[in-house]
Order: sequence, then C-alpha cells, then structure tokens
Amino acid sequence: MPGTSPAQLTLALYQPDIPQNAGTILRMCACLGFGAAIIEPAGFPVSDRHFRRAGMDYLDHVAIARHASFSAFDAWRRREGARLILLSTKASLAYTEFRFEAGDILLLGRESAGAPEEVHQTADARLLIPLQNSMRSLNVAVAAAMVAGEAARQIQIARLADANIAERG
Ligand SMILES: C[S@@+](CC[C@H](N)C(=O)[O-])C[C@H]1O[C@@H](n2cnc3c(N)ncnc32)[C@H](O)[C@@H]1O
Repeated sequence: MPGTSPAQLTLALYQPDIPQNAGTILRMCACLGFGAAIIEPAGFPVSDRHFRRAGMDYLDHVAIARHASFSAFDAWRRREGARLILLSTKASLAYTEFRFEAGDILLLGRESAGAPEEVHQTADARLLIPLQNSMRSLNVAVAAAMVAGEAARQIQIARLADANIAERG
C-alpha cells in the first residue's frame, strides 16, 4: 500500500488493459509474497469478471497499491527508496545481466503500447528479455514471471551469502 515499505520485490503494472493478465500477475504476487501495484488508469475495474476469474481467491491475499498516476506512483517509490526497474522490448540490457536487490520494483508496460518515454526516462534500469529475431514481445504475465523469478533467485542467494558470513563471524 502507498506509505508502507515495499516487499522484497514488488511488481507494478503500468495502466494494464487486459484483466486476465493482471489477474494472473497478481495471483503470482500472492503466491510468492511479492508486493503489487497498479498505476491507473487501468482498462478495467477490479470487479471485472475476467480479472477476478484469473486472480481467483488469491486476490484476497495480496495488498494491491493503486496509484492515481505515474507521478503519484513515482513519488511513493522514491520516498521508499526503491529502485524502478522497467521491463521493455526497447531495452538493450538483458535481465540476466542485471544485479537485482531486495526492495526493487519491477514495472511492466501496457499490453497495447508498453510504457511511455517519461517512464523510460525515470526508470533506474531498463531490462530486455532477448527474443528470437522477428519475435515482437512476450505476454506481459510471462515476462513478469521470468524476470521476477530471476530477481527472487538473486535476492535469495544474496540473503544466504549474508547469513553465511554472519554465521562465520
Ligand atoms: C505485450 S508487451 C508490450 C508490447 C508493446 N507493443 C511494446 O513493444 O512495448 C507488454 C509488456 O510486457 C513486457 N515484455 C514483453 N516482452 C518483453 C521482452 N522481450 N523484454 C522485456 N519486457 C517484455 C514489457 O513490460 C511490455 O511493456
């Protein structure tokens, strides 16, 4: 929620327009303990039956922070000191080459149009999932799962390394 600290990892959706995808991503957030944010305007209400069907009862287990605009969202995440990591088909850095940190926010663009230039300029990093030549993009929920999985893996490894160092004194 706005005003609370980000989870180890937060997934943010920029003006999502396909309710089934948003429901799928939020279900993943519930299952894996990620924070979730929606930057309005979304192309559907939270009562949308496709959204509810994709998210099922898992939606009751995730706190969805709804931000009225990108600037409101960005002000919140700056207050929290969280990095903004944009996933984009226009990026050049492969997500596997990036060092994720606890507290990072992974931002997904709109299904129809990605994210606008203002968002690209604001992001601390822009990451690409490299695709085969001539393939345009992945489904947003698939892209979210791939990069969140890698980020969670890295954060867990870093946590284990810190614990080992502390144990050895
Ligand atoms: C269907 S894609 C958007 C397609 C849009 N025409 C574009 O080129 O930005 C929806 C979102 O999924 C994510 N995405 C999909 N494929 C990706 C890729 N290969 N690398 C990084 N992000 C990707 C991005 O966040 C993107 O904004």
